[in-house]
Amino acid sequence: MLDAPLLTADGLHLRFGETQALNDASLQVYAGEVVALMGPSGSGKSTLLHCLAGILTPDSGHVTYDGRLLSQMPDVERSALRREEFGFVFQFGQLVPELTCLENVALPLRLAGTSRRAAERTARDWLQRLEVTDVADKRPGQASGGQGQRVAVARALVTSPRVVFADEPTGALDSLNGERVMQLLIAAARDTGAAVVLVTHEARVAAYSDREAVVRDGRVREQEPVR
Ligand SMILES: Nc1ncnc2c1ncn2[C@@H]1O[C@H](COP(=O)(O)OP(=O)(O)OP(=O)(O)O)[C@@H](O)[C@H]1O
Repeated sequence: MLDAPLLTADGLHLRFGETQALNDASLQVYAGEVVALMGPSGSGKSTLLHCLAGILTPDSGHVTYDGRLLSQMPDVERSALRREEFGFVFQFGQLVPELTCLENVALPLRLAGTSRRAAERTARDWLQRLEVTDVADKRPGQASGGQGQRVAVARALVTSPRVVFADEPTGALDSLNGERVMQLLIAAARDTGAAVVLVTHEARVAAYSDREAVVRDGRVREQEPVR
């Protein structure tokens, strides 16, 4: 029998003004699995991802992480959870432009209280793993799009999170760079045992997942069975 899911969305509703972005959306994510959220533009994929990550709070319904209700957690606790147990990769890297790539990757560890020296050592290992040590001392603006996304993947995984949320992580890359970023992201997640919630339009990117869930009109309409 399967263990309980690590992360669950249960009957989420969320409205932005007149737009019903989520309309009874439910999803289960199991430890270590890669789930791709597919579906048309505007169907609610990113909104669902943001609710699962505790960035947005649904109007109704529940998100449960490791047996705890996200909506009932005090803000401080939810922020700590995001920092310590979740990693994020967005479409446009969202690295801190004033810091070097190495400092960007070290930042989550520094925020968790790791010394600068230890954090930068671990960050360098991650840059090596993502094959971007050559940009370690450059600022993100001096790196290519593909290099920047690899740095963003390193930053997302440096704290060994249990869940990585990736919203169109290859959306701004050409197909060759996109493939490589996906291979490296998935390999790193497999190695560390992180689950991945991946939003993508591209079947080629979704093919890296264990399971696809299709979001339409704010609801998860089809969900492949857990393997
Ligand atoms: N902050 C916001 N304010 C107002 N409306 C929003 C906001 N965020 C999302 N929406 C609306 O909610 C709906 C769902 O948006 P969402 O970004 O979740 O869709 P999506 O499936 O991720 O789309 P895409 O594939 O184009 O990124 C859309 O109609 C969108 O315009």
